[in-house]
Amino acid sequence: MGYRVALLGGSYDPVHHGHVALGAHFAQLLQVDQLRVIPTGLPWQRATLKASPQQRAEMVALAFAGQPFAVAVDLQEIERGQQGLPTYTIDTLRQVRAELGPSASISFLMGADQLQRLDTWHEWQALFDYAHICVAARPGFDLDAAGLPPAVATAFSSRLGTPQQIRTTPHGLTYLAQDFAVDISATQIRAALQRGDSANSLIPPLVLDYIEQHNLYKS
Ligand SMILES: Nc1ncnc2c1ncn2[C@@H]1O[C@H](COP(=O)(O)OP(=O)(O)OP(=O)(O)O)[C@@H](O)[C@H]1O
Ligand SMILES: O=C(O)c1ccc[n+]([C@@H]2O[C@H](COP(=O)([O-])O)[C@@H](O)[C@H]2O)c1
Repeated sequence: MGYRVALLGGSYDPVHHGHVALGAHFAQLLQVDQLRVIPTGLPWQRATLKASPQQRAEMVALAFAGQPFAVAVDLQEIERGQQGLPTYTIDTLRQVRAELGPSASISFLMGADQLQRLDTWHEWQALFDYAHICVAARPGFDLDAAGLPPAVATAFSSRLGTPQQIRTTPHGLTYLAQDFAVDISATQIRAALQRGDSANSLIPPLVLDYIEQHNLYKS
């Protein structure tokens, strides 16, 4: 059996229970050898982030510590950002594919909000040449025919695979975890912390400590 990796890219401003649940869900479903969490460097579709790249990477490491599967924090997008290069997932997939070789099973994970916008991603149709795309449902983001751009709906539905097929092939399939329902967002957490409200139930305790120690998200 070849090497299996799941990639979980995100801005993580800050990382929260939804991210950990998403990574854990697919790590278990796909029985991965490694979950690789990849904080964005210069996410070109977003306004400025509040925490620095280093802080976001440190929070991610704290959030995923102690999971019952192997986790690595991959800094390649932050490093490209330091060279002024925007964060394109296709670049990341090309780099991971070059590293792991043609037979590794590589799955890129995302929530339903990003699937709805997949056709805006840089070279989005080429993503399937390097990875499987595994999506988790998310409250508030409908994935029925009306919720997806037609080109994304076609690409996604024509490639549907089973977890077993995804585990044993290198790339090109899709999967939807329909039963996933975690109603947490980083936007909601930033707003709560700015108001001075508690975000205790939304963030891993070590991340909450980090946010307090570094005085983040107060303004
Ligand atoms: N509650 C959730 N359920 C499913 N997927 C999620 C959830 N939260 C985040 N994700 C997914 O995790 C990845 C990284 O998300 P990101 O860091 O942007 O968090 P976010 O909560 O969406 O942030 P923001 O509110 O700032 O947009 C994305 O693919 C996103 O769809
Ligand atoms: O490649 C792109 O053009 C692209 C456009 C938007 C988002 N992404 C990736 O999608 C992941 C989630 O992004 P976000 O903004 O929800 O944190 C993260 O890894 C981003 O780099 C990628």
